[in-house]
Amino acid sequence: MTAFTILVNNILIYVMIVKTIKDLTLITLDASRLMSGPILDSGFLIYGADRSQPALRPRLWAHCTFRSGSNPRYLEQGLLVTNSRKLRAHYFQTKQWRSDFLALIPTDVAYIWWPPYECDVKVPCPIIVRLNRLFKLPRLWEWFERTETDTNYPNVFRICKVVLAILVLIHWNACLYFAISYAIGFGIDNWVYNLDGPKNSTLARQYIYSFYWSTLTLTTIGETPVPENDAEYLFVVADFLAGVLIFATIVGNIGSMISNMNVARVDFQNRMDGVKQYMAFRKVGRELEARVIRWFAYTWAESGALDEERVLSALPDKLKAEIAIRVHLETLRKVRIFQDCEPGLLEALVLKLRLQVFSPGDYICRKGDVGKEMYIVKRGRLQVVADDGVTVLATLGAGSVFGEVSVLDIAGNRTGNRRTANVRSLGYSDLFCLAKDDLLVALADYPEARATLTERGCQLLRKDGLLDEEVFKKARETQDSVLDSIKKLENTVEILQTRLARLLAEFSASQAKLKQRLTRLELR
Ligand SMILES: Nc1ncnc2c1ncn2[C@@H]1O[C@@H]2COP(=O)(O)O[C@H]2[C@H]1O
Repeated sequence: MTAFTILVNNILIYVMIVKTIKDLTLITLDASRLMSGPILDSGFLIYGADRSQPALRPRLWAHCTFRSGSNPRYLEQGLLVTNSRKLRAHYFQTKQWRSDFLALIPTDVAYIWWPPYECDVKVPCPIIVRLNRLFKLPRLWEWFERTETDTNYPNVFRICKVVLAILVLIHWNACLYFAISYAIGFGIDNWVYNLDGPKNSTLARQYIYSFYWSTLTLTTIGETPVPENDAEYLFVVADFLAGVLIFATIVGNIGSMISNMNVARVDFQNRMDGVKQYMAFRKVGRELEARVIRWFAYTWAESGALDEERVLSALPDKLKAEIAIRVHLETLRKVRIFQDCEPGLLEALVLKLRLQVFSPGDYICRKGDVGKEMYIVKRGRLQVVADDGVTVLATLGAGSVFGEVSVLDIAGNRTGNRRTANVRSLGYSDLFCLAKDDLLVALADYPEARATLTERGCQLLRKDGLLDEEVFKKARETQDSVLDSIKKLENTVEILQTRLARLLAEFSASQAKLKQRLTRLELR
């Protein structure tokens, strides 16, 4: 019955090893720990399967504490509870404590009356008393689920889980093979395990051969000794069928996990292939094709995705803004107009920014085009060039802003809402694009930022003589006078409110007096 011992012991060892990956602490089996919420305590008694060992001399007596998370806790009305008393009360309200308790009953004590060495003379083997440890299995699944959610490498974890499952199945099957060999009789025929010979009788050889046999059978490689009696045939047929099913499932699972690992790359490649096919079909020319392919290569190398917005689309706006701020903050900090602005504006803007990549020589905007968006340079170098396409008016780098003049509706701008210059990308450049409407909506609540941007636009227009100073002055005066009027009105409203409050107070006081006088008159 050595096989039974190995089987039961190893199921437990398996549970132990998997959980140990997360958190393993050797402790004594004390009741207080047992009650401490989601903490799991397990006592594992691993006895020597070797019959030469004294019966009750455990090779290892390990009490292991496993935690489902690094800290035992639960949520109460959305708040994390870490108080041990509350945790204990909560734990006893769940059903889990019963199975944990059953798993912890020290059934090993039964070995005092039913020693494990009787395994070779008794069926079932005494080791069966420790089967209650299997009540821990739901906790193991729980741990798997939590780790899968928590880990940053879910696919690696899933693959490890599947590999572990394969190993355990092969191991159980090996134990069954050994047990069947025992039942039929070791060495009776060629199929069963043969204990004869000094090499075959060692525990290691028994296990390794059984594991080898089980691997060959379950992977349907075969090449194991041919069965010789009905029971052996039936067992092997069942094994082959199970092997086919198990491996079909495993291959399917691993295949989908591996393809999931590369899902972003596959999506990118599919889209790139689509564009390539389209370009070839439409005969756009080799030079343009090469540029498009270089653009794809650059985009993949720099961001690892074509559409960052789609990746984050599942998140709520607030979280998206936080991620976007974390990712783009460095660039936004370099932008002078955003340096002193309120965090609210940054948040409002950062959500509206769309990243665009331009290739060397691309024109981002051309003079005379209608301005529909402004740009912030995240990375790369750009040139503001005159009409001739050669004269460089300015070179822009990371943190520069351009394209604001035509979108800000600056009064007195002689070009109206048209671009005042050409802007060209020198190499590859990553630009944040901000649509006119989004910018105006965001700036409506932040007049200071708007004033800074307008001032910058005015300076550029003045430099090129494109600002009608008279109109600008008038507009500003009108704006100032409107602002003044608003302020005056606000003051007047405030004064009126104070007077009204005072009048109301006086009115209620005189009313009270009147009531008192009336009461007095009535009493007379
Ligand atoms: N001389 C210059 N120096 C720096 N930037 C400029 C200059 N002229 C124009 N620009 C920028 O180029 C942009 C072209 O589009 P806009 O006119 O909307 O806004 C313009 C400015 O932001």
